[in-house]
Amino acid sequence: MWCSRMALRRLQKIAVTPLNITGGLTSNIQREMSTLPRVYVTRQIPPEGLKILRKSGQVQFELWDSDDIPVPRKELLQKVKGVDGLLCTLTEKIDAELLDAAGPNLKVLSTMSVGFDHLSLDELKKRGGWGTWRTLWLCGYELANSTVGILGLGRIGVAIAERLAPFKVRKFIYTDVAPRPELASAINAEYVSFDELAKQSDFLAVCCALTPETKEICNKNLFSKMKKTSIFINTSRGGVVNQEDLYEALSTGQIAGAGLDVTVPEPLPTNHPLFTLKNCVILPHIASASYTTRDAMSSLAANNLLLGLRGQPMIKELKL
Ligand SMILES: O=C(O)[C@H](O)CO
Repeated sequence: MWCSRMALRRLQKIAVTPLNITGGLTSNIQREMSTLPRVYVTRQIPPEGLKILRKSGQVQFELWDSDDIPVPRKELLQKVKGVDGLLCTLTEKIDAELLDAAGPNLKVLSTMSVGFDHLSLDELKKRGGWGTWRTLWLCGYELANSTVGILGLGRIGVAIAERLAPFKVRKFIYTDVAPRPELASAINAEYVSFDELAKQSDFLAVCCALTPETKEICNKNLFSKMKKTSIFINTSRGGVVNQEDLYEALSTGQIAGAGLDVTVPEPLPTNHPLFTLKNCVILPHIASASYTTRDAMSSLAANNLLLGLRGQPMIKELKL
């Protein structure tokens, strides 16, 4: 197999291969299928390749279901519209017209041939790099004038609010089992009900501990009350979120986006549906990953151990 890779703006990879490939589509979850990258296969390629695509669960694909007659150009130009990947053979001319027809979603081109004379390399290269600056490219929502909601107000929630305040947040709101005026006054946060938190928050940060009471507390009930423009942030524990409901909310546009530092399980398998979403950013549980913080955590744990052994009260002791 001979592969070449190029870092392109949209067309990110090109593979040239003398191996056989064929296409199809398999998934038992219709909902997931619709968000999987779309691939067009230009020929009824031999079964091994199709099997690989089917089994991968990574793509949904359509193919020109014949090996005797190559796909007519007109049909090809239609079929490539909006695809994320194209698997072609040496009979398809991959030129400017075809790349334009495919449009900006196209990221990967794989040809079932060792030769690449049917690929217009100049046209492929032209689509490299970042491309032009666009007016709405990578735009997000501003913290300025926003309402930030905190689910579970403790030291972490307060620390988050203190860091966000300079970005000119208009209002902090929070909910918890009961009002926590001493903490709330430090950040001028208003106590609201769970439903109001969902309704009013432009950014909703989950900062509660995972307990039997908070398990999957962030579910379709919460997401359905949030604004379409809201961002959901979880830095607490993955278990406080029903991830299927979150996927649904994100993929249907019920909420605008999510930033997750924690998931169930950790690490989240790379083929998890949440990874297919453009509006979900997932980190590997690194919210506390600074040398200073980890040193402080380590010192606190060591000091607590020694205090406990001496029979003295521990700092931040968890009351059982
Ligand atoms: O529980 C903690 O201390 C954090 O999740 C680690 O970052």
